[in-house]
Amino acid sequence: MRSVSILGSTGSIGTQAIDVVRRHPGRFRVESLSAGRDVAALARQAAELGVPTVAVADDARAGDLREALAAAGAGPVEILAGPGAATELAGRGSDVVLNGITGSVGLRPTLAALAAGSTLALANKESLVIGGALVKDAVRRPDQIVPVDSEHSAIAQSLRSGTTAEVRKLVVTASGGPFRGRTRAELRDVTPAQALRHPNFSMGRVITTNSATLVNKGLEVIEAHLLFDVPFAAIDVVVHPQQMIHSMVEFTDGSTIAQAGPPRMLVPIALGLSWPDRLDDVDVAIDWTQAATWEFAPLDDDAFPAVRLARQVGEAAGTFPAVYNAANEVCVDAFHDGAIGFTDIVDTVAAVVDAHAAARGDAGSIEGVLAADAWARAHARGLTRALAR
Ligand SMILES: NC(=O)C1=CN([C@@H]2O[C@H](COP(=O)(O)OP(=O)(O)OC[C@H]3O[C@@H](n4cnc5c(N)ncnc54)[C@H](OP(=O)(O)O)[C@@H]3O)[C@@H](O)[C@H]2O)C=CC1
Ligand SMILES: CC(=O)[C@@H](O)[C@H](O)COP(=O)(O)O
Ligand SMILES: [Mn+2]
Repeated sequence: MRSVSILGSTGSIGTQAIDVVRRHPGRFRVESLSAGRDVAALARQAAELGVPTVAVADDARAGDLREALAAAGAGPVEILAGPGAATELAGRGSDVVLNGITGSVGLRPTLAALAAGSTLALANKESLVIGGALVKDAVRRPDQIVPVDSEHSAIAQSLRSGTTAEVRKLVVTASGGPFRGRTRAELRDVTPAQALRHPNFSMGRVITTNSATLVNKGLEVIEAHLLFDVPFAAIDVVVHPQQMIHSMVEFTDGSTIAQAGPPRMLVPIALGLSWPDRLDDVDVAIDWTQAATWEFAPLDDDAFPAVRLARQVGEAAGTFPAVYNAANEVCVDAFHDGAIGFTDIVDTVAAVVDAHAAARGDAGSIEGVLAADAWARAHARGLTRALAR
């Protein structure tokens, strides 16, 4: 039985991970759960699964969490609270740490899980993207990071078909988001509510918005480069609105291996928890008896420049990916607050990245990466405030 720590247990990834655990009794023992603020949901999960330790990032909610645990009928539970609580749990050496936290705040837990020797089931792509070499240098053994992001899980599964030397390129699929097919002019006035209507997946607010701007795909191209050591020039993005193919690997003989399944996260999450083994009956398979049409199209980089910009920051490496991500996190909030428009998101990220060329930063330490993250946030806030006037 594997011991598991689930960080971000109340979110989209976290709740689905708990579904997987629930449906495979005897396979996993959940040692700890962590959330940002939602203590009611966290307490219900802890009571149901008999989890001995829980953590909440907002330390003002520790008292509410204690009451919620009692109300949910939980037994004795250790409570950790504060911004460092998830990192503390991640470093306790569970067999598997699932990082399902959103945003760059996931970096310290990612590094703590790797340092403790745990397998890191990684949904929090931001931590790998911003940490870059720092995260890769913390990896102690092959397969210590198991990607949960659906595209990267698909690539990891497809890579089982050949050797590293036989890989010619990775093909990352993209839904195109809710605004696929629109011109840049047609994107200017789209609303936050429209941006949150992802065509296939129910996900948290940040990643759903990132899917609409294609920043998610930009982060995923950098994530693929870091996970699989493939140069950016050999990572293609193709728009595939049905998202039945989750990504592909093209091999040197001209063969392409694709991983397919309905657009849901249960299989990538289950593989993250059980890698390299598959669990039984995790999801329903595609019904090949039904007629279906799957489309593929090139990405429109003029309407959606986020992937092109991500390739630039990925090639530049250092603290540039951290700046791209942090500026984007600020802009996503500003967009949802009504302060900036949709196309201002990526335009502002590009302006912050440009400004960073003069500042640069130290990507060799966590302090350096987080300083670049803080610098980018401050710079982006200045720009979004100016746009709001
Ligand atoms: N959802 C999906 O299908 C996919 C998600 N991902 C990635 O997985 C990650 C999570 O996404 P998703 O589940 O959609 O996001 P959600 O917004 O649904 O969930 C985020 C989780 O993180 C918790 N959290 C927020 N802030 C903190 C903090 N400071 N410290 C600790 N925990 C915190 C939240 O707690 P609370 O509920 O209390 O706020 C919640 O449990 C992201 O990196 C995303 O890009 C990747 C592929 C697919
Ligand atoms: C499910 C998942 O992995 C998300 O990252 C999803 O792929 C978003 O899809 P798009 O960013 O292509 O819209
Ligand atoms: Mn993805």
